[in-house]
Order: sequence, then C-alpha cells, then structure tokens
Amino acid sequence: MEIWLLVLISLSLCVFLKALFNHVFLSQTHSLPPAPFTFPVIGNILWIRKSTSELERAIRSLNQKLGPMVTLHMGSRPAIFIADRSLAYIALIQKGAVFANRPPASATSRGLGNQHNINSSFYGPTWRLLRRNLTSEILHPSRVKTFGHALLMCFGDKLEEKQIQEIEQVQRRMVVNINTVVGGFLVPKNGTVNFMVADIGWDSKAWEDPMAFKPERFLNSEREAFDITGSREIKMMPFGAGRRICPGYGLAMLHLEYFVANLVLNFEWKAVDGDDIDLYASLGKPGRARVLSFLEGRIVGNFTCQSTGVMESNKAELKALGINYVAEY
Ligand code: HEM
Repeated sequence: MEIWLLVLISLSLCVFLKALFNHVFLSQTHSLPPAPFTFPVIGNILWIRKSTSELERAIRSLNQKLGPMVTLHMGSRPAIFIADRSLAYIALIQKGAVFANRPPASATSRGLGNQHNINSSFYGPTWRLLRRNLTSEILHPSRVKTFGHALLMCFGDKLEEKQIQEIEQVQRRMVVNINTVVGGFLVPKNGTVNFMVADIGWDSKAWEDPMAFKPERFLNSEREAFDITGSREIKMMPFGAGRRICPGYGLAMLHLEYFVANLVLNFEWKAVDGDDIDLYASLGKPGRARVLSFLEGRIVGNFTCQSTGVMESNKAELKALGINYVAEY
C-alpha cells in the first residue's frame, strides 16, 4: 500500500477514535458547570423572559456563588456562561476550532438571510469564503485607505436597528459541535457558550485598578500597542477572540482613534476643578500633546481632520454622551 494512503488512513482513524472518545467518555467522566436550582419548565421560562441586562446581573451573582462557569437551562440546549479570562483563552484560542461555530438561527430570524452572512454562518466553507472575501477584498489595509467616508457605514445609519440587535444577540455566542472539557467541566455537544465580556475585562489580576480611566495602561514597558486579539493572553475582548474575532477590528480601531483625534484637535482639554488629573503625567507633556503623541503614526494620511471649529453634529453627539466642551478651537 502506498505510504501516503497509510498515513491518511491512520490520521482518519485517530480523528474518528478521538471523536468517539469525546462523545462516549467525556459526558460520563465530566459534569456540566454548576447550575442554580430552578423548577423544571417554569425556571426555564423565567430565564428566557429576562432582559439582557437582568440576565447579566443574575449571572454575575451566580458567578459569585458557583464560580466562573455556570449553566442555565434555557431553551432546548444548555447555555454555558464563562466569566473568566483564562477559561476564555482555553476555549477561544487553545480550542479555537471547537469554539468557532454559531448556534442555528431562531425561527424568527431565519428569514433574515438563512445564516448566509458572515456573522451568523456556521463554521465551514461558506463562512471561510465570506471571511476571506471580507478580509482580503474589503478590509485589506490597501483598500481601507480608499474608503474615507464609507467608514461610517460600518457604524452609522446604514445599519438598521433590527440588524444591530441581531448582531448584538449572536455576536458573543458560540455553539460546540463535539463534547469538550473546559476548566474541568463538560461543554456538551450542541451546548451554547456565552462569554461575559465585561467581567472578563475587569479582572484585577490582569489590570491594576480595572475601573479607573488610565489610557496608559494599554502601553507596555516597551511602549508597544496592546495586543487586543488576545492571541497570547486574554485581558479584555471587545472584539471577541479566536477564529470568529471581529475582522473589522483594525478598521474600527482606526475609526475610534480618528474620532478621539478629532476630539483632541477640536477641543481644549482641562481638568475639572478639584480633579487631580495630572496632564503632565507619564509622557511628560500636557494632555493634548500627550494624547496626540499616543496617536502619532497611527492615523493614516488620507483622513482629513476637522481642525477648526466644532461641527453642530459633533456638539449634539457629545452632549448626548454627557461631554461638555470647554472652548472651541
Ligand atoms: C468598535 C467597533 C466594533 C466592535 C466593538 C466590534 C466587535 C465585534 C465582536 C465582539 C464580534 C464577535 C466576535 C466573536 O463572535 O467572537 C464581531 C464580529 C464581527 N464584526 Fe465587528 N466590531 C466592530 C466593528 C466592526 C467593523 C467596522 C466591521 C466591518 C467593517 C465589523 C465586522 C464584523 C464581522 C463581519 C463580524 C463577524 C465575524 C465572524 O463571525 O466571523 N466589525 N465584532
């Protein structure tokens, strides 16, 4: 027999035996993450009826009692919630291929595209094709430079409210296709896995004083930019992590830096009376220069900055964010 055929058969056999092992043994040797006591059916309905923020609060208090992984029985499949960054790393990076699938669409959203869009499509050839097309044809740095105002389409009014809600609902949810183990607990085949993104980013072991506003925390000792992809360690995951990480994160960061740069250019920044923010701290320059030097070199040349005056639309936007400007530039 040809040697390559022998290797192929042995590999296939290994994969098959591993799948069999996972399916038969893991579910017997490991249990699901702890679940709160609830009455069957009624408890299930009560969980489903909670709003996203109520659910988040309830899970947070369960995490304090039961640990960083909990199971809720809501709907037909167990829903597992992970609130620990090391466990998120194991799932999304080390076991990336297992935690890359999306749950099937609910009956109501099925009509919105039959999961043939990149965000909701199953992990497989269609997703790969869509993702390759997006990253190489649309989000490639050479193309990004030519977009200019099209940037706003990604965030602005072209994205309807309904679509935004759909993205929000599915974006941090994964479904696993085989039984697997994380943190000593079984994550069962077809179970959904949700990541408590806010809690993951508030770990005081990863960040000194996690709730304080300290932009310089994102510069390491060599003044390199912080690795937001989590490929070596997850410290926060605003763009997700692993195989389904947001492919637009580079563009989004650029857009956010552009937004901050415009704020810095258009406004005079002063500490609020009584506030002890040291504008000369860390980089040894006043606040505005400090932010600009942080942004330096990270804004591509083709974006023009609104360098004089404050646009009416900016004022309204800032007011809505609760930011009061001190002086026009
Ligand atoms: C501040 C802005 C943005 C944030 C916070 C953000 C965040 C996210 C998150 C959390 C996910 C889910 C990752 C996961 O499931 O693990 C995601 C997915 C995605 N994002 Fe973004 N995103 C932003 C901007 C953008 C932009 C500008 C684009 C496109 C130009 C984009 C395109 C996508 C796509 C296509 C997916 C689905 C990827 C997949 O399932 O393979 N996002 N984003």
